[in-house]
Amino acid sequence: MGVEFVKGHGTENDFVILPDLDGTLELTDERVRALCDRSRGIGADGVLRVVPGKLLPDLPSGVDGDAWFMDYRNADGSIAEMCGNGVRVFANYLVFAGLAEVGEFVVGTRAGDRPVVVHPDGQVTVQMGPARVFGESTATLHGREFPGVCVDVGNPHLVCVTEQDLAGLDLTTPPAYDPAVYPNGVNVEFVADLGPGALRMRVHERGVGETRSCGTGTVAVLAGYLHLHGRQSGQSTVDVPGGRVVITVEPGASTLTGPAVLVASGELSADWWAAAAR
Ligand SMILES: N[C@@H](CCC[C@H](N)C(=O)O)C(=O)O
Repeated sequence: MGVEFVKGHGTENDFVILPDLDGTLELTDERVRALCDRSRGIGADGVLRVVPGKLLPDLPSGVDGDAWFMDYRNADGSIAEMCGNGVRVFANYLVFAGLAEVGEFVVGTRAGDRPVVVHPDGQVTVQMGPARVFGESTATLHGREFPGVCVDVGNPHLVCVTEQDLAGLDLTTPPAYDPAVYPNGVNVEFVADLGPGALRMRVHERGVGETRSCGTGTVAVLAGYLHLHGRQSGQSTVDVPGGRVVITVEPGASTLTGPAVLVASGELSADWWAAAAR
């Protein structure tokens, strides 16, 4: 018997979704790396395992055990606390699979419960929780320093607003950062101000590399941008290489609205799955 999968993306940040309704799937780091490999696997920026919260041995405290839990992994096999594009795709999958209905429900994540609304047109709004600014730091890219704002959206971000043409940045190598500020690594966003209520970003993601979008990153970007302007609340579109999302930030809360697309479904061969464990 093979292993069922669905492939999806949110503004072209792409994921392999693995339904694990009885919590028995052995999702090793090696299998995550093989699945995400664009030559020998399906190809993706990350994996979303769909598991009932109550079946997770290490369910974070305060997370609803009766909700579906998004067990998110980066393409390199590492675990991250949260994935904003992933939650939208996960929510759409739950509706597609008949595990939830269009409208409002909760998704469990390592960063806490995330209420979502799946709209009839396939757009999804996620309550992303607080976007907490916790200081300022610097990213260094090919010898050039970019001052940035440190933002926690459940996972860590360094938001660098710059005058530099974003298209000219080479993000094939990871930006350097201060490990004393980010002992567990960081997602680094480079941001252009497009005028009132409009931002653009490119991102280098921890555990992945450059991706075409990062949902938590777009929330961090607006929180960091507002901080630099002495504000705590605002709304903005954020354009990413893979599309556009709409963000709101206020003290203690934020939302992310954007598309979520399911592309294909199928079955991994049992032989491939067995070999991928090694
Ligand atoms: N692409 C995601 C973020 C995924 C996790 C990130 N790479 C990390 O390690 O924190 C998003 O859409 O938020």
